[in-house]
Amino acid sequence: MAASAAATFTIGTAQTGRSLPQSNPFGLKFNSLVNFKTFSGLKAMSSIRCASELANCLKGVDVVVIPAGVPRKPGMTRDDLFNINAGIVRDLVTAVADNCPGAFIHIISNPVNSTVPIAAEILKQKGVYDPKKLFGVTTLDVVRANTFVAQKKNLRLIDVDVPVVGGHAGITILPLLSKTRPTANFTDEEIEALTVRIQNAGTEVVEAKAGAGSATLSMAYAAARFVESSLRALDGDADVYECSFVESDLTDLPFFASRVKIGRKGVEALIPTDLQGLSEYEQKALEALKPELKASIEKGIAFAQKQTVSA
Ligand SMILES: NC(=O)C1=CN([C@@H]2O[C@H](COP(=O)(O)OP(=O)(O)OC[C@H]3O[C@@H](n4cnc5c(N)ncnc54)[C@H](O)[C@@H]3O)[C@@H](O)[C@H]2O)C=CC1
Ligand SMILES: O=C([O-])CC(=O)C(=O)O
Repeated sequence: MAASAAATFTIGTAQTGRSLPQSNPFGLKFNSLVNFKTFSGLKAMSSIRCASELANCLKGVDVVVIPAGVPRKPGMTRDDLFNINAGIVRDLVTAVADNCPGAFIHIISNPVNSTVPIAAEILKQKGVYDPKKLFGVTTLDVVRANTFVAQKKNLRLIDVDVPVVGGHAGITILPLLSKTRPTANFTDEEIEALTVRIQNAGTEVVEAKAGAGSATLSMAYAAARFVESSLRALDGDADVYECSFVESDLTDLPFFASRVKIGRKGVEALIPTDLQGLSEYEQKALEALKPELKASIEKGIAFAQKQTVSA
């Protein structure tokens, strides 16, 4: 890594309050003093039980990943997690604002469509909001889209790239199959079936696990990919592109998932070209997702604006 930046990041789950139900909390801390490819240290923390431990864990961190919270059970929507996870994200982001305000923040906890706006509002209240450094992790949607398309079209998975835009719940997840690389032709039936499967893949896993949680392991893979991309960007790699749910002006919504270029300072550019020349199917789906995504964003903002956060 360039001399200017020591890459330190935490990944895992932070327990922020004594009254919380404790279920196997863990955290990892990596320190790379020179180059993230050669970590100089790895520290595992068995649990973080109080604010001072959380503060110590976050000091000097460049990338914070927040996967904390409850997962869905069959029959639930991601929005059904709002009441519990909104407060968890609020508290963790408050700690990030206090201890490592310049860090990239990766939000995994659902509902991402609301938890990212919550994080933004908390950071604003703390006076440290940098929209370029707040990311909703939607990488798993891309991983799924790539996988299902590769299977369908007998392509090598490593070659396939399908941008997924919008948000991270149901119809707000919009795979842009017309933008698949390498170019692939789909029938109308294939487009419908693939789109619905990608949108419902999280629910598919929740139902298969029958109450034992959601897509924990594939999410870990997706999170690792997004962290690695962030570290490459922090390391000065000028060719880092990922889809992510970020503050955006690509549509009339304040947050929107799209492909973004990530650099040392966070989002360097939103990539508008994926949204140009959409198929009729995609254009309709884009318009259809906007009311739901808007409501989820507004719900998150309203929640955060009701909180009193000490400056
Ligand atoms: N963005 C995405 O693509 C995905 C998001 N998720 C979301 O990630 C979250 C976690 O899912 P899983 O890892 O499958 O669940 P899990 O139950 O395996 O892990 C959740 C962790 O959060 C911790 N936790 C619970 N309450 C906490 C609190 N108050 N403060 C701090 N930590 C707390 C638990 O101790 C546990 O270690 C869920 O909200 C889930 O919906 C899951 C998969 C994909
Ligand atoms: O579906 C869920 O609850 C977890 C999630 O976000 C996903 O797997 O995409």
